[in-house]
Amino acid sequence: MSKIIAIANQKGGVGKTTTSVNLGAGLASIGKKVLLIDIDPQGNTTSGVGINKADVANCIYDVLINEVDPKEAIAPTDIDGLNIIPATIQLAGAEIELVPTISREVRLKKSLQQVKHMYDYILIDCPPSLGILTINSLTAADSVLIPIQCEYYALEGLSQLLNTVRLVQKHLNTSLQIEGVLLTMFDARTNLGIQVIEEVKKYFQQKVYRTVIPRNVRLSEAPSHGQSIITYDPKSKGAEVYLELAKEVVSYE
Ligand SMILES: Nc1ncnc2c1ncn2[C@@H]1O[C@H](COP(=O)(O)OP(=O)(O)OP(=O)(O)O)[C@@H](O)[C@H]1O
Repeated sequence: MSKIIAIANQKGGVGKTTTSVNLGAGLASIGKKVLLIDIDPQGNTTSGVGINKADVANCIYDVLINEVDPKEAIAPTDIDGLNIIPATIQLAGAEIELVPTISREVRLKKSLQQVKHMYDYILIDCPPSLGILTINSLTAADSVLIPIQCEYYALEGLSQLLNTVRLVQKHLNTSLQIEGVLLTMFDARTNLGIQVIEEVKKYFQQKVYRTVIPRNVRLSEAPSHGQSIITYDPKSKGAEVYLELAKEVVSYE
């Protein structure tokens, strides 16, 4: 079975990229074939798996705008079973370039249909917006994984995301599901984190993953070394929890 999961939350800095890279690496390390799609113009997932953006021949921009075969844009990473379609800053123009095109919301869906059979999981790292790139991702996906940072304004803006999910379900992709809600950057030293967890569980109930991602300095260091936490520091708490999350995601197959 093959599944496409969009990792989305229009709020910035909640752990979308950290989760894409490390859940991807975790799934690959338990034997799954994984393709990461970096559809965020910041390209942090791309550099986070050690790819130098200056060396990228074909990126997700070429797939979306120039109709390059997605197979021509797939690059390997240093983790067995983990590939990526990278993003470069070129993608920043795509929001505008896609507007006048026909079927602009289904570009990614059409491309991913050509490679879906090659992977167990395709994880799409969405940008922090609800623009056409996120709409393409939600339209292409079977489900959406929502990272929520354990902080004071955690639920702020989520109704906008859920409205967008409903609109996509109604007009573009009736089978889009909520895959799960992931609590990130939990800090056990304050009560706030626990309050946020209770609030998010009240709202999303059984959709909240048992695995909670704590704040872990090794997780924030790994991207500057172009590595996932699984390779950067396999003994760290960060590696342990992302592996646990990978197993939890697989358990819902
Ligand atoms: N569990 C964690 N512990 C410590 N630092 C973390 C953790 N998760 C993420 N970070 C750090 O927080 C910052 C934001 O994380 P990340 O880039 O994954 O968020 P994002 O939602 O993808 O951001 P954007 O909205 O800009 O795309 C990064 O510097 C990352 O290294």
